[in-house]
Amino acid sequence: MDSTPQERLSQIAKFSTLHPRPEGHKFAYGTAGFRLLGSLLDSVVFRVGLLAALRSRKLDGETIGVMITASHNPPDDNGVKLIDPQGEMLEASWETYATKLANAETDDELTKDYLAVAEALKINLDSPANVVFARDTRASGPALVAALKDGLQAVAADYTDYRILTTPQLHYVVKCINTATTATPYGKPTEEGYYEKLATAFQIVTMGKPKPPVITVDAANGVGGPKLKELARYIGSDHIDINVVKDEIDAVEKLNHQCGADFVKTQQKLPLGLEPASLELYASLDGDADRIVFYYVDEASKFHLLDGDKIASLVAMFIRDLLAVSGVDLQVGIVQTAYANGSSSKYLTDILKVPVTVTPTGVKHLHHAAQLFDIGIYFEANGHGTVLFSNSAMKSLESFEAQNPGQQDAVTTLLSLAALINQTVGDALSDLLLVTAILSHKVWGPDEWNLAYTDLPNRLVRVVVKDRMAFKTEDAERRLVEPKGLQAQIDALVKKYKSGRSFVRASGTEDAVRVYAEAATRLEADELAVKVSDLLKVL
Ligand SMILES: CC(=O)N[C@H]1[C@@H](OP(=O)(O)O)O[C@H](CO)[C@@H](O)[C@@H]1O
Ligand SMILES: [Mg+2]
Repeated sequence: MDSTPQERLSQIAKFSTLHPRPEGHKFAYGTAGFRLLGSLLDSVVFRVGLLAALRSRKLDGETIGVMITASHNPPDDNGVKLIDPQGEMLEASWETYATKLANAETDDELTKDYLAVAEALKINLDSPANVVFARDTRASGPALVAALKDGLQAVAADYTDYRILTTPQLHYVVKCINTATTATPYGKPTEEGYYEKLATAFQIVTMGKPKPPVITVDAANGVGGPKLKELARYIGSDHIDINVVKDEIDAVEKLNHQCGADFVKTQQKLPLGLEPASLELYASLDGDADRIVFYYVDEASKFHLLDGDKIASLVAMFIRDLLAVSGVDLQVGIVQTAYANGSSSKYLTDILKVPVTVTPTGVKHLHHAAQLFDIGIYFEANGHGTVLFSNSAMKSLESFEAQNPGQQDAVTTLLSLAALINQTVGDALSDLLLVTAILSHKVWGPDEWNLAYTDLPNRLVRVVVKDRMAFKTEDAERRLVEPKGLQAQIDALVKKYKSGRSFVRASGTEDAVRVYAEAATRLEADELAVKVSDLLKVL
């Protein structure tokens, strides 16, 4: 580089004046990165560019990902989050730096804060920085990409624009790039590489098995629609029949509108306008295709949701059985949050006899807890999740000497599952293939899958309070420590209901608290939710 450090710093201020910080807004890097109205994000995304370069420089030039998306939020929102080198979420300690840079009041303050981070972390600003990025289909995306590029140029980072991808596809690409020259490369760092890897793995997992049930997928009018169609093309219609609906990505106002995984899970009903055939399999993705829920209607037209808990249970059963057949000694574990339906936790513990860990809400907590098992399965009830095979589990499987064809088959299936499942983050497309592959093995339709256990009726309520920060929890968010006395009141209510359970916690993504309640009947679950919510009104 032939510019002086001083010149380079003035570059930041020069570019930053093109991306002024809107007045009166406090930005915070939370569970889902920065997420708010797309029209307010320009300066934030520019500054994320600076931070991504710092992060890459700190990690000896490893490639960092930046995803521009607001997932299941309304069309006018947008968001941005960073992806660490192994395709994981940004390391938590860096969230503070992200927040700091985003809130710098002036261009000079921004430069100062940027230098302060570099100095505190001993980052050599002359070293290489590599960043890749992509966006979802939102209208505000292209302008935010331009802001990001300015940020990267301001600090001379090398970058590659992957254009429109699902969030999990970008996580995949990041991991591929950073493992390319290692002993265990993750795959080809391209969109095609992603399709090829998943399609091949799916064909191997389902080899010799009947075709899975036909599936109709509501793509929430988001990025998942075209990507799923492409994936289905790679797999071939000899192997799977996927019918994609709600895939109008150009009708930007329809994104997540009365459809998609979040709508179906929270409303516990079908996407608007979908007319389901009885006992056929349906699924809904969210706006960036990292979540999926399944569902069907029975002969009496009753709607049945097969959510993240049902997915985790199906996968746990399948992997546990394969391990038993193979004779490979590996420990499977499940990670859930407090939102997991009580019946699912009981089924996993009492019937499948697999250990269940409960963590606070937010994928990063689940992901880290799942890494502690040989094979860790984690799903949030809302349908975000994946399965992690540890390095040592992979080695055990790869080196296992099967004694008979049955064992060999089971080991081959387990190894192909590890390729089929996105190991970086919950991935709706990969999870869809995983579930359908298992149904193909079992020769099951959705109703057989649903038989494992019956969900306890439950209700999730959002309550706006004066100060959500006053709500402090313990025991993986299942109990309130503050406001003092409230937990005792909740306990007293819960005791009155058969199979009752309820908890209250502050949302990490919205300015509200959430009340969850479940009980033996629909009426009781609703009543418990209302009564617990009423306790908050007097605060
Ligand atoms: C009850 C619920 O679904 N909460 C969601 C929601 O978090 P809150 O902290 O509850 O706002 O958004 C998170 C990020 O998408 C997701 O991880 C989590 O599961
Ligand atoms: Mg999402």
